[in-house]
Amino acid sequence: MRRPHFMRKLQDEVRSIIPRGQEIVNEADMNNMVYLRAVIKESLRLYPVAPLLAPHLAMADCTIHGYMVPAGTRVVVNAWAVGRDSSSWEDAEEFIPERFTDEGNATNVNFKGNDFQFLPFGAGRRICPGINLGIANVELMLANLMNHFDWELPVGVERKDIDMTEVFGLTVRRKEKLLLIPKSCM
Ligand code: HEM
Repeated sequence: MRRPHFMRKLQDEVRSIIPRGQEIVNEADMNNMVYLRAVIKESLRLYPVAPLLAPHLAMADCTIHGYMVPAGTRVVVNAWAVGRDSSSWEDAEEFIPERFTDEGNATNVNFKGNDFQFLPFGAGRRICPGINLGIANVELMLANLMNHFDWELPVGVERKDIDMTEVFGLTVRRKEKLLLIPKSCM
């Protein structure tokens, strides 16, 4: 809602793939939704659901970038900060889904745990086992919302008024609920 051109681009993609009149977007329709995937990745980069992942425990002594981590140390990984690190991400604080498409320089960066600059599901043996289920649900939900509706702000609310403040905890959530008006376009 703060960047309508991204939403328009996303809606154009979804609506170009889904035949007019098809009520529900389903999994088989998702294959070519390249931009939708990029939007979800960019959202998870800036707003990872579990900003500090889950606490881990070092099982053996190890040295990371010159820092000695003794066995038994509780390790907390700040995935939120990792996703906003300007040494890994150009214009790190900006929402730019194109960075994950062919146009961008993070085209091949994925959340499967091999790209340590992007860890919304963690990495290693404790990586989230629900990645595929979680992503499939987000993709389907977003694709359906984009296909069925045009979205507007309530009367009197402007784009600049949208409060993106987050409340941190085990999971992160919006401080203020996002209230939007759906206009059916089916
Ligand atoms: C978009 C949706 C989801 C996100 C962003 C997410 C994120 C995460 C993260 C960050 C972790 C911690 C990984 C680590 O510490 O390295 C985790 C762990 C876990 N997730 Fe998810 N998750 C999602 C969906 C799901 C779903 C759908 C399930 C189950 C059906 C699930 C089950 C689990 C379990 C069991 C763990 C603990 C794994 C372990 O400690 O060995 N997650 N998830």
